This record gives sequence, structure tokens and C-alpha cells, in this order.
Amino acid sequence: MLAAEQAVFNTGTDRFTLMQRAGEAVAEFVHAHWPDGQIQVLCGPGGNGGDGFIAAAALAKLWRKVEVYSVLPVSELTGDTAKAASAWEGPVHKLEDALKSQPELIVDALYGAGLTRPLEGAAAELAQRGGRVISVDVPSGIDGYTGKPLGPAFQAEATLTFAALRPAHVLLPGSAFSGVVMVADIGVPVKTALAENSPALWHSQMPQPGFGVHKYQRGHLKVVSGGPWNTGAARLTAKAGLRAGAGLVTMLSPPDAAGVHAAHLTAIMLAPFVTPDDLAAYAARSTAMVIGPAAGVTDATRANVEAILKGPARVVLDADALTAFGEDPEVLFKQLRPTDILTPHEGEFSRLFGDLLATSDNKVQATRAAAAKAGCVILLKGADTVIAQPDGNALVNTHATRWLATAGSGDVLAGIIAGFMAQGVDTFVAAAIGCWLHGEAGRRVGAGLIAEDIEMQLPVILSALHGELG
Ligand SMILES: NC(=O)C1=CN([C@@H]2O[C@H](COP(=O)(O)OP(=O)(O)OC[C@H]3O[C@@H](n4cnc5c(N)ncnc54)[C@H](OP(=O)(O)O)[C@@H]3O)[C@@H](O)[C@H]2O)[C@@H](O)CC1
Ligand SMILES: Nc1ncnc2c1ncn2[C@@H]1O[C@H](COP(=O)(O)OP(=O)(O)O)[C@@H](O)[C@H]1O
Ligand SMILES: [K+]
Repeated sequence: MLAAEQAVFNTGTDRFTLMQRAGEAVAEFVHAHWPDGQIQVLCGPGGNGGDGFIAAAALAKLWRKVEVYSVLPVSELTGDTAKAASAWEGPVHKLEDALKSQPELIVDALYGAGLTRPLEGAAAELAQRGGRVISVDVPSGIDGYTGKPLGPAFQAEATLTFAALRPAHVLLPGSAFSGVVMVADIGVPVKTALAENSPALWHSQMPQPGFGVHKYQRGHLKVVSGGPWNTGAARLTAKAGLRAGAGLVTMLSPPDAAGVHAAHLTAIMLAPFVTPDDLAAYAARSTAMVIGPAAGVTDATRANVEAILKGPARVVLDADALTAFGEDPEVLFKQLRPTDILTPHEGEFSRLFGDLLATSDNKVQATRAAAAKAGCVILLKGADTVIAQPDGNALVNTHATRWLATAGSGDVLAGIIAGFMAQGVDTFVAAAIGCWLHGEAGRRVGAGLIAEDIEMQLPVILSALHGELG
């Protein structure tokens, strides 16, 4: 972002011009979505406040009833903010006076990218007052880079930011404080690599089986099962992969677990494996594989992973397949390809990447660094899930529900992703599709959800996404 802004400044566009565009965009946004009511514009001492003064002036031109409250007296404002304040012709009240009335709408232009410490005094009280708040750039009180509140913070109904999303708009808890986020184009061309997951990003890349398609053209997914006492997780994965559209799914089972699977599986095929070489042979004839759900944290799992990674199939490594390399993650990283994916939760992530999450500025940076280190796609699960590629391309999925925090839910996610990979979808895209579908399914079920319910929701969601396909 900073580099992009510098590039614009290098073309001769000054910062005040960008501030004017930003402030005018705020006014347009507010007026279009909240066409009635009296507005309090709260202005800070820096660039965010400058946007606020410009917005106030533009709203007044639209005959809106506007009152302006400022952290600093106008005489103490400097630079572009002082210039912006001169665009506002009405009175400028002290910030604390804003507490004396409850307006119909509040424009929070106190602090944005420059927030360095917790809100105090009137700003902190205003943050806690409630009301309908539209925040400029970032809700004041939230660190735009980490998404964390530094102290009291405004709870916005909507946030208008400029040029590109900031981490705070997509990472929790910042995304929850931001409300609906809109990005205004102010002429800063950002080659953004951060996005919020939504069907608009990948709808056109969903596999569309042609009229005369046969099952072998829809990919063959193979899922590695744990032993006889640990078969359920792999079944959740396999069923989800089949629902996601893989043409065939085979459960690869140790012989002593085959009877348990046989009693449960119908559309899913069953085949035995004993040695890593057996798995390598299966991998040679499949388009995608999953290993990890209840596979066991053992040397055998390590050897099985290594055998599979030698073959052409793209691989989803989850759960025990990750933990099995906890003592020597570099061994795993050396064998991963950019088309493979690791799907850790935070515990598994720390087993492979140590304190990377704790020492990174935010979860997006941590996941990006992990992807670069491992050399493959990483999906870091949680209430906000981050998906990143080794080149830094990343997105955040908040389309989920707390009811997904239940045993086996991650196994289902691995299966959905693998189901799309089996159909030839790019790994990063498959992860984005899988994560969104998983979240949507969870939202549709809601309270009482168990992992088995997730795949049952997929036909109706997929049919809606495919629309006209009969
Ligand atoms: N860059 C661009 O091209 C564009 C940027 N734009 C806009 O500019 C915004 C960034 O502007 P900015 O950098 O001036 O920071 P901003 O958030 O206004 O705050 C800085 C001031 O606040 C102060 N301060 C900080 N925390 C505080 C606290 N808790 N309590 C009290 N004071 C506190 C801090 O003081 P200091 O910490 O230095 O003592 C400093 O005086 C950005 O979010 C966007 O809205 C648009 O115009 C489009 C083009
Ligand atoms: N509070 C939450 N809000 C939204 N999604 C959640 C929440 N907690 C967990 N999830 C999602 O549920 C899944 C849980 O996966 P995981 O922890 O691997 O479970 P399991 O190991 O039991 O399969 C992940 O996709 C995660 O993102
Ligand atoms: K703000």
C-alpha cells in the first residue's frame, strides 16, 4: 500500500488530492446509503480527520444537516488536515461536545492508519456511546494492521476504506468492528494480494461438468484411513470429497480396518494398503489425495506421507500428517510442491512453524510466511481462516459460524477441498471454494451442528451456485 501510494505521489498527485477524493468518497457513500438524518462528523488530528472535514463539506453541499467535532482546535491543525478543515465553512465544535447529543448518524474520522495508542478521553467515551457509525478507513481504536483493538473502539455499521482492504477489515476481531466494508477507488492502483473470500472470487472457476461427462473425467480422490479404532475421520473426509464433485472416491484402508469401513461405505470404494509402497502405487493413479485425519502420529504416517508426495497426485495434508512431522518439519517442507496444501489449526500450525503466529504482525503475515517456508498452500483454520500461497497471495474467510467448532468439522473441510482438487481446480482456489462452502453449510445448519451435517448441505448450496445447470 505504501509503495503504491508513493508511486502515485511520484506521478505528481499530491496527498491532499487523495484526501479530497477520499473525503468525497465518504460523503457519496454516506449519502447513498443513509439518505436521511442529521450527521455528526468526528475529526481527528491527522489524515483521517482530513478526510472527515472534506466529507463534512461535501455532505453539506448535498443539503445534509452536518455538525463537525474536532480533537484539535482548527488553529492547531497542520498540513493537509488544516487545508481540508478550511473546506468546511461551518462551526467546528470541541470533540467532547459531541457527547451532548445523540445524532442519527456518526461519521468516525478520528483515527485511521496512524493510530498508535488506545483512544482516551472523549474519543474513548464516544467509541462506547453506541449509535449508527460509519467509519472512515478503519474503526477508530482498531489497529488497521493487526485487526486488534488497542482499547475502546468504535463499532461501525459500515466502513469505507480506500484503494484496498487492510488486514483489520478481514481479520477478527477487526472485521467484526468494521461492519460492512466497502473499498473506494481514489486513484491508488494497488496490486492487492489480500482479499475476503466470496463466490465472486472463484465462481467462474468452479468445475462445470459438461453434458456428456463421465465419472472418470471428474477426478479420482483417494483418502488414507487410520486403523480400526480410528476410521470415522477419514470417512467424513471421503464423503465430503464425493459431495464436492470428485467422480470417484476410494478409501485406502489398513486391512484390519476394512471391515469397519465396509459396514459404512456405499458409494465410496474401498481398497487395502499395508506399506508406503502400496500408497505410492495408488497415488500414481489418482488426481488428489488426503492423508492425516486420524491417521495416527506415527513413523508409519510419516513414511506414508513421503511415499504419497513422490507421486503426481496433489495432496491435502491435515491433522496427524502434520503433527507427525512436528519434530522435523524441514523434512516435510523439502518434499512439498506448490500444488499441495497443509490445513492446520493453530495448534498444528505451531507444531510445524513454532512461534511464527505469535511473532508475526497478524495472522495473514504468519500464514504467508508459513506458505513461503513450506513451499505450498497453507490454510490456517479458526474463526477467521487464512489461505496463503508461497508468493504471498492470500485471502481471509470469515464466512463461517462458531457452530463449526465441533469434532470432525476440519476433516470435512479437508475432504471438500480435495474433492475440488481432484476435479482439477487450482489448489488455492479449491481451498477458497471449500472454505466458503464449509462456512455456508455451517451457517445453514447452525446450532446443533455435527460434522456429518456439513456434507448433507452441499447439494443445495452447490445447486444454487451452479444455477442453470440441470
Ligand atoms: N496515505 C494516504 O495516501 C491517504 C490517507 N488517507 C487518510 O489518512 C489516514 C492516515 O492519516 P495519518 O497517517 O495522519 O493517521 P491518522 O489515523 O489520521 O492519525 C494520526 C494522528 O493521530 C494521532 N494519534 C494516533 N493515535 C492516537 C490516539 N489514540 N489518541 C490521540 N491521538 C492519536 C497521531 O499523533 P502521534 O501518535 O503522532 O502523536 C497523529 O497526529 C488514513 O487512515 C486515511 O483516512 C486518505 O486521505 C487517502 C490518502
Ligand atoms: N469459532 C469458530 N468460528 C468459525 N469457524 C470455526 C470456529 N471454530 C472452528 N471453526 C472451523 O471449524 C473447523 C474445525 O477444524 P479442526 O479444528 O481441524 O477440527 P477437527 O480436528 O475436529 O476436524 C475449521 O474449518 C475452523 O475454521
Ligand atoms: K476512523
